[in-house]
Amino acid sequence: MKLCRALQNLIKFRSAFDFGEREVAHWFPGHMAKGLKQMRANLKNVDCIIEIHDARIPFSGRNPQFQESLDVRPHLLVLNKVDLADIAHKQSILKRLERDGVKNVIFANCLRQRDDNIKKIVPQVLELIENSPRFHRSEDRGYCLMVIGVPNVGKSSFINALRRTNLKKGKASRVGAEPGITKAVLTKIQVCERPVMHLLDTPGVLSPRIESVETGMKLALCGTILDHLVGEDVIADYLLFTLNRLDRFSYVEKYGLQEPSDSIEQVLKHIAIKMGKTQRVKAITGVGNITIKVPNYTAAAYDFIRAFRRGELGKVMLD
Ligand SMILES: Nc1nc2c(ncn2[C@@H]2O[C@H](COP(=O)(O)OP(=O)(O)OP(=O)(O)O)[C@@H](O)[C@H]2O)c(=O)[nH]1
Repeated sequence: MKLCRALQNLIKFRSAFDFGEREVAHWFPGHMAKGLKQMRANLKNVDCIIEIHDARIPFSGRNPQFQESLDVRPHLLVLNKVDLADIAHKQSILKRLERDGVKNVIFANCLRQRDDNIKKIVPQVLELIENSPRFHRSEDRGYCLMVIGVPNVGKSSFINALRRTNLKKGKASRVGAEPGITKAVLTKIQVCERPVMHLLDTPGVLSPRIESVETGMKLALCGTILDHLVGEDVIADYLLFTLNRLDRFSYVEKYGLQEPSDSIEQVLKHIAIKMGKTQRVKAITGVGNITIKVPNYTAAAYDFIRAFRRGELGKVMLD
């Protein structure tokens, strides 16, 4: 929903988000730090690295450490969840990535039954391998890929999409709505018959690079950090700030507000009422105890965040 300029001009939105004194160091579970070490140990059979990242944050949170350690292999960046991303400025995104040394980029929607860009993966990977010196591989074996990326960007969904497209096979990888689902030991999964192509699934989980609290917050919005580590209330507030900044006002209609608001409390109150998310609280008054209904702000914040992650509040570009 686009609001007319006159109305927008009347509403004063925050021009900056107050991140307070947040400490991002503990936002990642310890097992993720092991990822890179394990990846390096398995690298000798890998012909190409496929890095999956969220298309809504093409520049934030990608861990450049792997480039130093694994850079020797051809590299393809898949910007996934493109169905949730506003890529109106796709060309400038590609240019900036190229300046950063990322030349091979494909946008994808791994949940779509038939995604034309997923079909391009195998040919592009083959081209990249053909055009680069071969490493420790005998000619008779198939190709081996490694899929890496920060948590919850869709690595498992990508593997399933590749299998669906090239092998007409079903799921091989567990998909989870929470970051950090893929923790098991390394698995080799076939994704193509001609030529024979495998990929190593886990443990390609990189800890994201959080250079600032804002980057951390963007990663949290995209679901790459467990919500409770950051706090649903602050994620919801940052979401509201972001939607207003990007002129994405569909929340107004969805939750029955009269107009856009910069107050997270007010918005969550509407959400709680609209979604029936209220709590009974006992109140002690001068004339005895009474039970009153109050909005459940945490449940409302969850609803707001989930609606955003499902794409119900519009496509966004967070970077
Ligand atoms: N909208 C949308 N959602 C997606 C897409 N790809 C994956 N998802 C969703 O994103 C969530 C995470 O997907 P996974 O495939 O489990 O991600 P992962 O990177 O393997 O996760 P970890 O194992 O935690 O590292 C799931 O809820 C998927 O349904 C996509 O292209 N579009």
